Amino acid sequence: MSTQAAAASLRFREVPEAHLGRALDHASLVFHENYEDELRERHRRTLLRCDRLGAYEEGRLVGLLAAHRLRLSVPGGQLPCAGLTFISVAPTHRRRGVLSGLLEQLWRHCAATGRPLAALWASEAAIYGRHGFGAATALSTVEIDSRRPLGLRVAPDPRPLRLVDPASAPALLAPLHESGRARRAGRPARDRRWWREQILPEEDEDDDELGPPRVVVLGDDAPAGYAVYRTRGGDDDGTPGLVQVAELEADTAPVAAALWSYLASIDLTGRVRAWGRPADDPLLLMAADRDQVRVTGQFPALWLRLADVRAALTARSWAAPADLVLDVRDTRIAANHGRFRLAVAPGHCTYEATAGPADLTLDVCDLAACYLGGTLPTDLVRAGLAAEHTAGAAGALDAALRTAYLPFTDDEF
Ligand SMILES: CC(=O)SCCNC(=O)CCNC(=O)[C@H](O)C(C)(C)COP(=O)(O)OP(=O)(O)OC[C@H]1O[C@@H](n2cnc3c(N)ncnc32)[C@H](O)[C@@H]1OP(=O)(O)O
Repeated sequence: MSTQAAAASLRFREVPEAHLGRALDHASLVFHENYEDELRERHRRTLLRCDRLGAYEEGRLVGLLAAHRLRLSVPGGQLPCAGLTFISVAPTHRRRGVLSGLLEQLWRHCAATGRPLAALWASEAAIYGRHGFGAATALSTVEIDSRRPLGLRVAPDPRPLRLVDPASAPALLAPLHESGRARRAGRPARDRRWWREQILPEEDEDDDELGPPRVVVLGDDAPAGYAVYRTRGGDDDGTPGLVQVAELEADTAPVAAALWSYLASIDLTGRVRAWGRPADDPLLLMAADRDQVRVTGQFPALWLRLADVRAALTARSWAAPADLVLDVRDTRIAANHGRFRLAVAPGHCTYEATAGPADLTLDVCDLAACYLGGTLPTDLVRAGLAAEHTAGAAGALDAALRTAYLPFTDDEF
């Protein structure tokens, strides 16, 4: 069947609550997973809370896309963001434009509901660039060899640490998490349900050998830092036990030093593994021995789409003034495509269509990669991905976009 014929037989519309069972059967087929009992119920609740778009052929669901209603931290604030998940096309209907059709609907939905951003975690990095998504945050996996005491160049905060009941963690940790969101762009706001289901579920979704979530805090009613982690005992063959860190937030370097020292000193374990840390995690600088604290992996985390470039750019804060004409290429959302004058002055930003000559040409996916401060336009020029028509234009945009901390996302959805 030709793409056109396939597209003509498809209907894109909201997936009603009555079709949630079908949606789960469909997703379980596409993701090769057996959704049973508790997991099925958890996914059902997730889908229920999301906006849902379906592709139907003769009444049968052949494509699905769900969107959490997120508030994503951006430099200087936060913006409504469609947090995409459950993107899935039936194996009988792949490569016929189903995903493209779903995303076309989504862009209309974002415009109608005032969501200038969409974001996702990609199953495969090759899928989303053509749809205007850019890798906007990157994570480093950090491992500590904890068979010997952790050597740090910073004295740990001496205040006592305590383990708290994960049920009390959302209320206790929320203020610290919020200040972390304000510091680093790319982080969704959490409500108590998100803490419970996404951050602190009883079982780890990827590794059933890991124990339940543990929460350690430093400080009393208003903690200065916390870590969420799970452990696994060692094997008979001598493989040491593991401390798997899900999240660590600290107000100061000594507080971070105290938390890392604690995690590295838990008896019957010999390795600490933090799967997703910011690329500029201060731990890497404070380690006395970089053979003991190693970056073992780096990967893109959040893929971001500027569904409404103007709304996104004018809502963020800027680090330096700029006056540039950007020639933005967007083959999917016509309103974003063309030449626009970006004028940034202290406390004020405008972005308006212009007929004037462009200073810089770039694709909307690369603008998205730069938006949170994680990629520099000069690096795009060096990579041959952006064209600088006026000398210094990319550098001026670098300076304006720059953020004090690199963006970061550790909420997987
Ligand atoms: C946020 C998340 O949920 S991530 C999870 C994504 N889902 C999965 O990985 C589940 C398994 N895969 C699928 O369900 C489907 O193959 C999808 C959703 C990845 C793609 O859906 P399709 O309907 O086949 O995509 P569609 O036909 O619209 O293709 C659009 C374009 O993307 C390309 N494309 C699609 N999938 C891939 C891929 N895996 N790798 C590279 N390119 C891809 C197509 O070739 C096409 O390119 P073109 O516009 O130049 O012709």
